Amino acid sequence: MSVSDRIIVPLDVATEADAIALIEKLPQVSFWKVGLELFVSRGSEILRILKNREKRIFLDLKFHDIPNTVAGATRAAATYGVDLITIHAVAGREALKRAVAASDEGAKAGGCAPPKLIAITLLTSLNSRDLAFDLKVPIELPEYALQMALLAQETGLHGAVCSPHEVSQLRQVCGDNFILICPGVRPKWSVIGDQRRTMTPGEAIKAGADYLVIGRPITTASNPLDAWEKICDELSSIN
Ligand SMILES: O=C(O)c1cc(=O)[nH]c(=O)n1[C@@H]1O[C@H](COP(=O)(O)O)[C@@H](O)[C@H]1O
Repeated sequence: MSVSDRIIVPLDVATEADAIALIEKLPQVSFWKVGLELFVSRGSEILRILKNREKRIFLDLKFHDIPNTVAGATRAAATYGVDLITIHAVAGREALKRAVAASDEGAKAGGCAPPKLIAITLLTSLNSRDLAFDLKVPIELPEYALQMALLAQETGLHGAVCSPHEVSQLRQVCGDNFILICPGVRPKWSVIGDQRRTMTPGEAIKAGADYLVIGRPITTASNPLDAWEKICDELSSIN
């Protein structure tokens, strides 16, 4: 896989027109993420647009509900023929297991390949303080992220989203076949914003990430294509 195929760019915009404008500004991007903002505002049409352009799709709706509802949502999402779907690990063992079965059913109904199911371990916008004081989770953050990834692996999911800070430990414990995706990635020249557990693209790949999700450093740059190429150059130089 080339370095550029390892960067997933989120379409964090509210309209199809804005999404298409971004896709056209960045023709080299092969993997796009459709998240809550665009899917809630515009529905599944954007998936068709991306498929027509032969792009890979990360449908990031972060399901977190009771098992029956997670299964239903996963079954429906799997009919679209997307590549990746996210579910919060904290939805629990039963919801994760039911999602795995439902994904195959949905893909069959849609006549497409099943997506890879990816667990959210702990959002990269949270730090140890948030985990301990607000969420009242009494274990260390890296251990918590690892336990969530292991729960996902045990229940048959294909990978996890984690911050670059946890990725090397998750890679070591979960093995090479478990897909690890890191948001919270910030080149040295970019603004950190609401992310908390960040690293540069090169550091995150060296630590063991398969894919990086990089949004605003590219999408809000005055020249998104330049920003994208700068990141690809940085990644090529570490290979
Ligand atoms: O699932 C995700 O993609 C995700 C998980 C997470 O823990 N943190 C996180 O930032 N994300 C997503 O990754 C993207 C990061 O965007 P930027 O912060 O603009 O680079 C956003 O679309 C988030 O929804």
